[in-house]
Amino acid sequence: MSEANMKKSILRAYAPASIGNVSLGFDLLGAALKPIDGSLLGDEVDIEIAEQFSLVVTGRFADKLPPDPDSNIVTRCYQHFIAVLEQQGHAKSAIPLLKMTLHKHLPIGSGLGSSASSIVAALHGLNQFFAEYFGKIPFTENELLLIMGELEGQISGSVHYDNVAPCFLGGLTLMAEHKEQVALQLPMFENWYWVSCYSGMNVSTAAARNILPKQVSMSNTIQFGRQLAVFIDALYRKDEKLAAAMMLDVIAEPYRKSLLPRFDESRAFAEQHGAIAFGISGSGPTVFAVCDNIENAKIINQWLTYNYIQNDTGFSHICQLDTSGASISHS
Ligand SMILES: Nc1ncnc2c1ncn2[C@@H]1O[C@H](COP(=O)(O)OP(=O)(O)OP(=O)(O)O)[C@@H](O)[C@H]1O
Ligand SMILES: N[C@@H](CCO)C(=O)O
Repeated sequence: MSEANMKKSILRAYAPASIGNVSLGFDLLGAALKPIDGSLLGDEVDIEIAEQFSLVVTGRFADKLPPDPDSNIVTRCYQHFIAVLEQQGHAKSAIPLLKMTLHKHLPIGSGLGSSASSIVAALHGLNQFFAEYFGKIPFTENELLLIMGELEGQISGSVHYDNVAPCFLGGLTLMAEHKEQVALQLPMFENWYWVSCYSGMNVSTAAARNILPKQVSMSNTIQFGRQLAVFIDALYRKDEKLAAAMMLDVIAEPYRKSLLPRFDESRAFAEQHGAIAFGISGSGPTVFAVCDNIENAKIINQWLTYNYIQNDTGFSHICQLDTSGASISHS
């Protein structure tokens, strides 16, 4: 696109909410979400050329973020991205200044990968913007994922890719954490519905990591390894029953559920009403129930809406996996 045309247009990047861990894969599995009613469940970042850098934050959860733009992870994404462009040999004077607008749709500390959604929308948007501006994509998908993990690490206190990878790539992802292949996309059952309910409370990821023991017992280590291996095999063999039976969390849920009022009751209701799996999304408080038919999903969604949500900011959606991941549009 010519510079004159770029000056007139706004690029928008969207990045969906995600479930980290997916119960059985602590820090290693993640899934991107898309509500089946078409509602938006993810952050958006707009990028346009400007006289100077600025970040504007709007949207339902904008006022829950620090007011200082420099504390916003989107500003840090911009600064990091520009620094790497300069290291790659782009002259500072040849890099245009940008106005970025974050539409903060995801609640903070929700377990829906809120910071990951902002990071992915910002970095995917910047990569696409500069690809159009320079006529060459600055970073490959894998290089960009490495940067996303680094930025997520700055926020949560440890580098884990189980939100940024599904959010960026879409679908269900397994972390390989190899420098040339950070994440792998896995097959998924198209008939699975993921009822995802946010209670409205805030759970800090760093705090929810700190309550976990630093050592895991031998029996839990063996169960963790067995479940993950059998689950992946069952996905490839399309064995829904065995895959669902492996979706148990022996690492985090036993400790974290004490932070989540009505967790055991919610799991019991979901299991009695046909859920084939139930767990904490990321570090909570969002919980998810997997159903293999829409009728059960509707019953569980309604119960969670009335019983798990604790205040006006909570919500519940029947989702399927967002197989597209982050996306770009222009206006
Ligand atoms: N754009 C942003 N989106 C979300 N959090 C941000 C953003 N910019 C800065 N932050 C700060 O980062 C921290 C995010 O904390 P935390 O990792 O617990 O939340 P989260 O990413 O929303 O969690 P979750 O993955 O459970 O949704 C908060 O202190 C928040 O103020
Ligand atoms: N795997 C991370 C995800 C945080 O959303 C955790 O459970 O701490």
